[in-house]
Amino acid sequence: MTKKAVHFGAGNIGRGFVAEFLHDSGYEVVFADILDNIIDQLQKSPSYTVTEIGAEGEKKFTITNYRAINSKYHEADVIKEVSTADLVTCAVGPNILKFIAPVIAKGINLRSEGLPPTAVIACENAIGATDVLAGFIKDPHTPADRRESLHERARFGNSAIDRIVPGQDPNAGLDVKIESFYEWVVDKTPFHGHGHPEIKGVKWVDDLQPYIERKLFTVNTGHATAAYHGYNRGFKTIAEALNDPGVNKEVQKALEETATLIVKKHKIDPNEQKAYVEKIIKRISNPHLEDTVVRVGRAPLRKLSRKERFIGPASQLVEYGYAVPALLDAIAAAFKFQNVEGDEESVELAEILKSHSAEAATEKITGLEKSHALFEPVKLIVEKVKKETKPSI
Ligand SMILES: NC(=O)C1=CN([C@@H]2O[C@H](COP(=O)(O)OP(=O)(O)OC[C@H]3O[C@@H](n4cnc5c(N)ncnc54)[C@H](O)[C@@H]3O)[C@@H](O)[C@H]2O)C=CC1
Ligand SMILES: O=P(O)(O)OC[C@H]1O[C@](O)(CO)[C@@H](O)[C@@H]1O
Repeated sequence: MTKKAVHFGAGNIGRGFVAEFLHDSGYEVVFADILDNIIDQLQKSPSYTVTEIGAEGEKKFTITNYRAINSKYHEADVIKEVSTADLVTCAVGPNILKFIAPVIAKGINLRSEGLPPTAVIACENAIGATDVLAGFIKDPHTPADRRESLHERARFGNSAIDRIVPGQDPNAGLDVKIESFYEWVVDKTPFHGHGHPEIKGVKWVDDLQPYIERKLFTVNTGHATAAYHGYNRGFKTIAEALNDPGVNKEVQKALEETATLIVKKHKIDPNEQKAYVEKIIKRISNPHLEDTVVRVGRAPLRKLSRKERFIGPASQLVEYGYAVPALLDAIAAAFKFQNVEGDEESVELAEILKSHSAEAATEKITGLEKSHALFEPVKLIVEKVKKETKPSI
């Protein structure tokens, strides 16, 4: 019997990465999204093409065997699909998890007793994204008397997902261009007893923490460092920014700092981490991806938050007693990513910096405790950025 996956978020990662893997593993994919345009196209077209771009050239894959539901208008249909799904995935952005949780919760709650638990895997760039989603699903969206037995109806696995899917050509329709490299690692421990879902290409592990931290604090720290320094120096694409010796050096230095943490905390061989860093810099420099600094820098408030790619590693390094000058430079550059067209968080960032003292803004944006050794250096950065970006009268 065909297996069914319900996937929330038919965007770049959803159509380009998750659906490709699920299709290849024999799943029928039911997309749920709120964008009329994407859903209409998915409903009208029986296939689309994913083009993988690698050093060896391009490879094309045809994706079929999907359906699509507009979750804005047809919530009940999505709930019904979730209730019989073998797998529920999402790639909507970490801030959207709370909005899709009620629908997933209702679907899980409707699940027939004879069915094995559905597997829920959030594919977002965030530590513990599936836990966050599970938290919203459980409380308040599962009836109190059904919470204890939730694991009989659903199992929740955290994941680390790595693949660059840049902004797409607006005339490309459903087709997606992505890099050929991929890494999708999922915690297999929640699936004990029933077995994890079979998804070709996924690496199942007993301890996800080293994978997600290594990924977020290398790929995403490096990428975002290039984006923010590149943006402040007037570059349009990441490849252009990394071609600039100044930006390139900032990225190398920031990744040397995070490598210290990864090696020390997760006991990873320093040479292995060095090779990983080199590979990442090569990947993000790929000019064929035409990835923009604005896409990679998007959502600066999320990226400057407590557990994320800058404050996360910098705070831990400072706790170990290390200095983090390059990460602080990257943090300063991120604070200057203000009022960028199409990016709501960059507007909110500017407003917070305007309406709050440096101390209050540091606390609100980074979530750092005032007693933390990183708080003061970040506050000084915020003070400086506030002065530099103060509107002249
Ligand atoms: N693009 C990339 O290279 C990578 C992205 N990621 C992560 O994947 C996630 C998605 O990123 P992208 O695909 O690039 O973003 P995207 O913006 O292309 O796709 C997000 C999709 O979610 C949909 N969405 C928003 N609210 C929704 C709701 N309430 N219900 C259903 N769908 C909703 C949007 O309409 C959009 O189609 C993010 O967490 C990102 O950090 C992870 C690795 C790589
Ligand atoms: O929304 P975010 O966190 O910027 O997600 C996209 C990021 O993930 C990556 O694909 C890395 O896997 C980078 O392209 C990009 O920096």
